[in-house]
Amino acid sequence: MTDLKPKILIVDDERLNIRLLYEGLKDEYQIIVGSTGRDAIRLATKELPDLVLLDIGLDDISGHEVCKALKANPTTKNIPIIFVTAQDTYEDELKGLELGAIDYFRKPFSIPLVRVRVRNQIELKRKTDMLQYLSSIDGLTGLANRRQFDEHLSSTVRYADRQHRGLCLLMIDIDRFKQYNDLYGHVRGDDALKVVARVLKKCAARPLDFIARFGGEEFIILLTDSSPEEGALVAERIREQVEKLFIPHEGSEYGFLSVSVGVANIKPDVGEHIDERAFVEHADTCLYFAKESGRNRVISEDFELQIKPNSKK
Ligand SMILES: Nc1nc2c(ncn2[C@@H]2O[C@H](COP(=O)(O)OP(=O)(O)OP(=O)(O)O)[C@@H](O)[C@H]2O)c(=O)[nH]1
Repeated sequence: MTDLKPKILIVDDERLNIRLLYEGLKDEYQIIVGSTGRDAIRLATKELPDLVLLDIGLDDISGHEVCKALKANPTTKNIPIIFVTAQDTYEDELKGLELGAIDYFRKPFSIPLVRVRVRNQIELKRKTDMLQYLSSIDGLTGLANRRQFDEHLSSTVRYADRQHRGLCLLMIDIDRFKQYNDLYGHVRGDDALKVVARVLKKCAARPLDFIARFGGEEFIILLTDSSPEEGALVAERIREQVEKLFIPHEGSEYGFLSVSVGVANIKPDVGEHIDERAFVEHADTCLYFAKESGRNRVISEDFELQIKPNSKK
């Protein structure tokens, strides 16, 4: 069974200190312990604790250096760090706080005080995590929002650039959605957006597939390590699955709800620098051509797909 208690990493080179903190906190938290600076960096990166209690005077790498390393790493930079130290000069405390630590415990510490301050920091972390989550999610569909997508695109493009990997970008837009809202109302319109989001999740379900609501009735999918053929196939599967829902749409030339999809590709081993804005623009241009050439179809920038929608009125 998974332990849902918040996780605290305690790093100290004195066993007695670890023991005192462990005994004082073990009832409310999962505790992981380490005794060196290397342990601190390794365990923080692997376990992603909710809080680190970090001794400053470690033998191999000082607590200050560990703090710097954790704050410089995007994966660990938001983990709160509290310094635990016998050093009690004003300069030490200032240095620790300037490096990004959130609090400072002096040895010998009072366990009741440690408990209260740890609880406060954990509570703050929970709220910050929740805010971060809410600011990255589209409330209607539960998909990533545009903001999260932009961040993901940036890091994925950098990865693909370094590793010469293929990427496909699918831009998906519901056809005649204004008319759909006008005919059936906004609540049904919202339902349609949720249904399309479910189709996208079903059709792009590999661990590295990233789906987001790009805005309004537009969605975007980034497929990592994928060829143009794979991108076009996923796009066509999406188009077909939405069509097969047979959701009535009297304002559409097909009689049912449909989507158009534009697909842009970055091919591996091309050796050119990838421009992420141009990548999105290419997908958007293909989507535009899909709309212009009749909707309910896929246009890929790399090859023509002969898709004949079969539900014409
Ligand atoms: N119900 C609902 N409608 C939305 C939402 N976001 C955007 N829309 C509507 O989506 C419609 C998009 O319309 P247009 O951009 O004109 O495009 P379209 O009618 O789909 O036409 P084509 O894209 O050319 O097929 C607008 O009427 C928006 O109000 C939403 O969250 N819920």
